[in-house]
Amino acid sequence: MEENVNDDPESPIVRKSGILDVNALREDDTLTIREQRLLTMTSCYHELLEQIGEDPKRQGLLKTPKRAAQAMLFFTKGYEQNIQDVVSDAIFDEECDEMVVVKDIDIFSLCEHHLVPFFGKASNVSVGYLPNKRVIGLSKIARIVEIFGRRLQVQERLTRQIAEAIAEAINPRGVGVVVECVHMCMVMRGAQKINSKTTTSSMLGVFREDSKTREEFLTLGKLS
Ligand SMILES: Nc1nc2c(ncn2[C@@H]2O[C@H](COP(=O)(O)OP(=O)(O)OP(=O)(O)O)[C@@H](O)[C@H]2O)c(=O)[nH]1
Ligand SMILES: [Zn+2]
Repeated sequence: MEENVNDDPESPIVRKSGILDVNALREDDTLTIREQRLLTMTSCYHELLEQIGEDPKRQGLLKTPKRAAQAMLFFTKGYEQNIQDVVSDAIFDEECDEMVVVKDIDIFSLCEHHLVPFFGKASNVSVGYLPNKRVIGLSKIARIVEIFGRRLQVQERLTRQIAEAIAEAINPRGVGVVVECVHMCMVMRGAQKINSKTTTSSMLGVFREDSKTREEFLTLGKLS
C-alpha cells in the first residue's frame, strides 16, 4: 500500500501546507528524514518549474512541487524496501518439483538515464522457477518485481535482480524472468519510436543450462 509521507496532522509539513517557506517552521519542529527529503525535493521541483519558464505561484501550480515530490518518492519507494522483510514469512517447505510460473505482472519503473518511465503495456513480466523443496508465496513474486521496479533502473538490471532475488530466497533449481517494456525515453523524445518494445530475460540454474526447461518456461510464460 502507498505510504503517505505526510499523513501526520502534527507534521510541520502539514501545518505549513505550502511547505516551500522553510521559515514557517517553528523552532522546536523536528523533521523526520522523510519529511526532510520531501521538503528538499519540493523546493527542487519549485526551482524546476521556474527554470522551464512557469510561474509556481499561479493557482494550478501552487501544490505541484509538493505533489511531484510525493510522486517521485513513490516512484522510488523500492529503495526503502528489502527482500527479506517482504518474503520471509512466505517461504514454505513443499515437495513440489514442477515448474511454477506467474505471468502478466504489471511493472512500472524509471529509466535511470532520463528519469522518465518505462513500463509494460498490459501483461509484461513472466517469472518462473523449479522448486527445490521450497516454494514462495505467489504474491511475493509480484512484490519482488515492485521492489526493484520502484527504483531508477535499466531494464536488463531490473530483470536480473528479480531472478537473483528469487534464487536467493528459495534456492530453486532454476529461475527464469522475461520482461517486456515500453521506454518513454524512446517514445516521447529521442528516437521517438512509439511502437518500440524491449524484451529482456534472465535465466539461472537449469533454466540456463537445459534448453527443454527454458522452452517449457517460455511456453508457459508466453507474453499474451
Ligand atoms: N540498455 C538500456 N538502455 C537504456 C535503457 N533505458 C534507456 N536506455 C538508453 O540509454 C541510452 C542513453 O544514451 P545517450 O546517448 O547517453 O543519451 P541520449 O542522447 O539521450 O540518447 P537518445 O535516447 O538516443 O536521444 C539511450 O540509448 C537510451 O535508449 C535500458 O533500460 N537499458
Ligand atoms: Zn531513458
